[in-house]
Amino acid sequence: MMYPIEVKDLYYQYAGKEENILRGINLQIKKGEVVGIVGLSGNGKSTLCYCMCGIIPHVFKGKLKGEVLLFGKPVKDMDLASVATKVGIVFQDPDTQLFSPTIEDEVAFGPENLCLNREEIGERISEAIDVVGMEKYRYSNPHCLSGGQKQLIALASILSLKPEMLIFDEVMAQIDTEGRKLIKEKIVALKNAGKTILMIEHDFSNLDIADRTLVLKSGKLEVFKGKL
Ligand SMILES: Nc1ncnc2c1ncn2[C@@H]1O[C@H](COP(=O)(O)OP(=O)(O)OP(=O)(O)O)[C@@H](O)[C@H]1O
Repeated sequence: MMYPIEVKDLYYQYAGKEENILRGINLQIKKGEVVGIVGLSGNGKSTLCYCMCGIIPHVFKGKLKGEVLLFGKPVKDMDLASVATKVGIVFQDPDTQLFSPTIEDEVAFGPENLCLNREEIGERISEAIDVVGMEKYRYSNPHCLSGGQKQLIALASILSLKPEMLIFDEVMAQIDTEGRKLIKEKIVALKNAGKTILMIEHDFSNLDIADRTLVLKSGKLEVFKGKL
């Protein structure tokens, strides 16, 4: 079976560090599945995300063993631009992801870099803004929005690349209850639209929408039994 994402016996050690942060990670996520990963701070959750979206090994040059496959293809053999069309990642702090003067420009950035034609870019912008329910703000400055709304725009800017798989790396950490509710609704809608989703969370109460939850502990993944 070809998985959207498959991690095989993955080890990673940052350059200049003594220890492996990841120590034999194995994971297979099926199409349309929502998988949650919890773990205490510093346990390597973000490091695992970096391996899945190619930042490791393409940007961080530590010691990597094992592999991550996206639809059967090793991430290490793909360039970052093609990884980005397969897996999109939304990070914890929306302020580090938003840099354009309007929401429309923000969402256009990805497809413009793919050198798509104007018509296709226009369609992708409208669709992505529509999916996150932010049409009203299309011409607004992202920095005028609430934390939850900023995360929705960060999500729209990823959706416009049309990735089949989405990773949310602690996206609820800096937003209020109302914002979390909104983001969760959008994640469920994306699942129902057939997307494969990985949610990394500090706080497992945010993972009530996951089909299954794993815990990252001492560099390995285990089934989560309700306690960290
Ligand atoms: N670029 C880097 N270079 C060296 N060490 C790093 C780097 N990034 C992270 N680390 C180290 O790797 C370990 C795991 O960090 P990581 O950010 O993956 O954990 P995390 O579980 O995502 O934590 P948090 O919940 O706080 O985000 C930490 O000890 C951290 O200091």
